[in-house]
Amino acid sequence: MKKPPLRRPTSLSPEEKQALVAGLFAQDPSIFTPEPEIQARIAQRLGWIKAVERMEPKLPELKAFAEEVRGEFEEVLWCGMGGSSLFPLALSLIFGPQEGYPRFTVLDTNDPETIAELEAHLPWEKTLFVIASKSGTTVETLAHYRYFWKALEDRGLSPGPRFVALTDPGSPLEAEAKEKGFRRVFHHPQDVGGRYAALTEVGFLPAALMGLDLERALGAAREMFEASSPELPWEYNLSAWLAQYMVEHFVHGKDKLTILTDPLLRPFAWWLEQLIAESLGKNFTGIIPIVGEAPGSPTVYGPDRYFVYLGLRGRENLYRRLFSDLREADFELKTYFLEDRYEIFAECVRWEIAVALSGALMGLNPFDEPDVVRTKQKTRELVEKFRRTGEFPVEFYLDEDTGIGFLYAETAKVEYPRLKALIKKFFQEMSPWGYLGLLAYLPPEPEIEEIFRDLRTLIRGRRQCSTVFGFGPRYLHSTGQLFKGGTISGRFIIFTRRGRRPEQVIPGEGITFWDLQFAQAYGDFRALEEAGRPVIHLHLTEDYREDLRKLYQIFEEALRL
Ligand SMILES: O=P(O)(O)OC[C@H]1O[C@](O)(CO)[C@@H](O)[C@@H]1O
Repeated sequence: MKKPPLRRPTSLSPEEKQALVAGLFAQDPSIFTPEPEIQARIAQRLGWIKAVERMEPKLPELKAFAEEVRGEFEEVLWCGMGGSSLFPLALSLIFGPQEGYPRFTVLDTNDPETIAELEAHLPWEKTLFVIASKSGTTVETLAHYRYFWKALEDRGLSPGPRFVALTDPGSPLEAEAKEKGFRRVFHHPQDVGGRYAALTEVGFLPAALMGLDLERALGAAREMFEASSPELPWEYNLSAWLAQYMVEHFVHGKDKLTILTDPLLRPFAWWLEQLIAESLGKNFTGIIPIVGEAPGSPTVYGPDRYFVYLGLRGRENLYRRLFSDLREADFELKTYFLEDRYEIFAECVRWEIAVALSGALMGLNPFDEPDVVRTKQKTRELVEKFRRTGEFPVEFYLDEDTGIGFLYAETAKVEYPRLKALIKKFFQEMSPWGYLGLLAYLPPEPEIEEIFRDLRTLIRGRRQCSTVFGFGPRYLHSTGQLFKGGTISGRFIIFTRRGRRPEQVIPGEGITFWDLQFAQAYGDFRALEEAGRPVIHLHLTEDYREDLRKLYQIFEEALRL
């Protein structure tokens, strides 16, 4: 198989650079690979480049639907994973509730506590459930659909008029939605992959339901397409210029693209993280997006870092001091100031084009996610075993001081299984150019994220390494590809906790949400191990918040020299 070479933008002629952008806009897959088979697959993934032209005529229909349901419902519960949820989540958190429109909540977890809280607070009669899955086969999303469908039936309410699907034409979900009488089925464009779908129905249906100004959003996207057009010289092309920034640093061994944001824009970076990690983290190489770390002084950053800041006009002073310190310490930093929040629609365009061009330059296919399947396979096997035997084939060592269970892979071996010794050794072997991933199968709440942010700051400060964080199973549909398929410099700690809720049975599956969550966590542990990544699994008690505080102390001690 012919592997496309890595090309430096600065070594390409102006004509070659123009041809690259023109090829992308003409949906020509040969800019990515000489292999006809891969070209054929990529040709099915380039529809997003026409997003604005395609979306424009559809806006009236989306608005009419939003008008139809807004009086009837108080809440929209959007169920989806990865590309089917991260942009809706960013929109809902960045714009917040709009007067006269239903509350908008995104569910992209199978965490038992989160599900129980939702159940306790949902206005059942007045909730519209949107089941969003391009493939129509994603296990968490189907579990949500089946669970809430039954929950409505149990309450004597008719589910059909309260359910909407967003899925590829002809998907298994579409067939079921039609058979069961969903209120409506919206189509995901077949030739657009999930992480490039922000400017399709995946972004505009939630925007309509939230009551956002769709023309303004589309207008912002249109302007960025124009500012990225093949007619412009490469140097003045806003998206190509970003691709050059990413690829040139990568060539120089700087593979940690550190994304800092105004706190008001933070959720947008979660979408960006998936776009970069799933597109450019494969074939044992790639660009590693570092998202959600607390900004630090230049001394905590290694030479493998470079930076992008996404800010808002009018708030330029927020990190001004930090920026001048970083630049003085010779770190590269690009700042983008959005005129207003609607410009995140423009940023989607800039980054989608920049990432696609980066893939073409780096000789990677930015539209597949070949390593995601590893965990899915292992999860399936574990669930099947659990169904047969009623238990998971795993035994944790117990740390008697804390009650925390722990496991380590062959790739992170210690001689004596003691928690403190394990953590110490794990950190000792951490190189400054590597990165540490903390992967938490816990409720995706800001407070928990904050606890992990403190842990990241501690580890980064002591080891000068980069840190990433992800809530499970969200990260499996985002950065999970990079962790298993990208550079081998990552080390990982997976966190689960006791707390099975026997009443939360997923209809037709014979397992609870906790079982599914645990199978995914342990499945990923095995998949990371198989991919040769050092990984530890910590199984916390039900009082996991307290355990995390104890772990801070243990980490702190382990990190002392
Ligand atoms: O929209 P779907 O088909 O449910 O997929 C959700 C997500 O799962 C992934 O395929 C990874 O498992 C992502 O690439 C995708 O965005």
